[in-house]
Amino acid sequence: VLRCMIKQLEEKDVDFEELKKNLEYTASLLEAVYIDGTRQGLDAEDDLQKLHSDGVPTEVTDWLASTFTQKARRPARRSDDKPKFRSIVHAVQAGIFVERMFRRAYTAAMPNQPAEVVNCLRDIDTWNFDVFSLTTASDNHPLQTLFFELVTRYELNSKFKIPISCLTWFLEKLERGYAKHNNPYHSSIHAADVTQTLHCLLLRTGLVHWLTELEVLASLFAAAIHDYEHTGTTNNFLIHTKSDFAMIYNDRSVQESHHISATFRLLQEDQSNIFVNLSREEWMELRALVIEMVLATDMSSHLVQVKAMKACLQQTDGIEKPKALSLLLHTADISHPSKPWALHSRWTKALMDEFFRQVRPVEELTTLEFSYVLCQSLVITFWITQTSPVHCPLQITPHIFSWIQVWARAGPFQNVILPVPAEEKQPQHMMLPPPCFTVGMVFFG
Ligand SMILES: Nc1ncnc2c1ncn2[C@@H]1O[C@@H]2COP(=O)(O)O[C@H]2[C@H]1O
Ligand SMILES: [Zn+2]
Repeated sequence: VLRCMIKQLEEKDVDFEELKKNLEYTASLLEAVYIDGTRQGLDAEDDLQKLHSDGVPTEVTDWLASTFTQKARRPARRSDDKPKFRSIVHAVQAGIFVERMFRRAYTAAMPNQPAEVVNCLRDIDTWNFDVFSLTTASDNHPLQTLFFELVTRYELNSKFKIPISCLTWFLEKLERGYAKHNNPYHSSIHAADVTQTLHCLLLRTGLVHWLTELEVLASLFAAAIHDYEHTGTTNNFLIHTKSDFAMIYNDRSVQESHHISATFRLLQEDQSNIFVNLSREEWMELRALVIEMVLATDMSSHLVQVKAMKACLQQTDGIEKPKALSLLLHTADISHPSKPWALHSRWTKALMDEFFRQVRPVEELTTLEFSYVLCQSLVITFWITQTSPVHCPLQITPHIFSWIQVWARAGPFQNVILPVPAEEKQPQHMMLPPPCFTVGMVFFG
């Protein structure tokens, strides 16, 4: 464009309006290229940057960065790869064209939502959003419906050229993964709830304006997959029962590691790879963010996260985005106690139900497990009859049952407990084991 303008000036064949328009267009394009270049320069500002000035070859610093830091390796652009001006113009024009095409494809293929679903989705930006109503309205597909809605609302589908067929297939598989263990709590409803809550937090706090589109995509995606294929048991259960998952992930954030790993394996399949059109750099950035965010949903990192964020808020330095987003997802994950009572009590019942399912009924115990529980119950019974101020006839009362539960949990068979009598569904408060428990343990193992 510039060359053409010079030629026009040389030939004194100038249309003033056209010249002005062309100059404005060229200036805005150059500004965009300059900003992009500056951003890349700023990103690279770390300790390793110093090595560049010391004459260390780029390949070496790249290798050092990818091996000894958390930074993903960014393929270096060789000087002869520099894009030509015309190719930038073409790229921008082609980008706009393709984006429009994707938007049209989605509009054409958008399923006609039933009126009930449309009605539920009206509250999508609110804290009181009723995910259970959406589940009923969407014929048990809350996650598919909600994620699709958010991706199109944020226009992430056209921005990242997510093929609609891949998105539909991926969401179908995602929901099936959540249904794998038939969990009362860790279901696709929970995933939809956390995704909507995260969206609400991003929107209401204005955080969304602080983030890039890629970070918004990564955050919503992390929320949607954060409990994928959850087994309905705790990490401790998986560790103490020496499960396959515990062996694979070496007892570290076992469930969370599986949710991430299984999701990325799902994305490896061509028909469900919704990130097929992301550049390598975008994909690496998204993956790193998703991994960090989902790993931080492990409850064992709760205190560390809160402490780190408190310390961070007292400093004047900026907050690291991945840390802030991780805390945001963790907040959304445990947000139901702050929701309306009807929603919170439903979640609590579902969670209690899931916790109780983790235990096995007495008829399924192995002989060893049964003898262990029996020995413990004898010790407990002995202790209660000896210490009770009122003479207690030797019978198994609900109270003793709850003690048996608590004690069996404390032993090596942590999750093996006897069934609870009907009148006492919940365990009593934990109390410190009496001295004779220790004696009993010595005698009976
Ligand atoms: N109200 C609650 N009280 C106690 N634990 C909870 C409550 N809500 C959620 N959780 C637990 O917190 C965990 C957060 O991660 P998960 O969603 O994997 O599983 C969740 C539950 O095990
Ligand atoms: Zn969760």
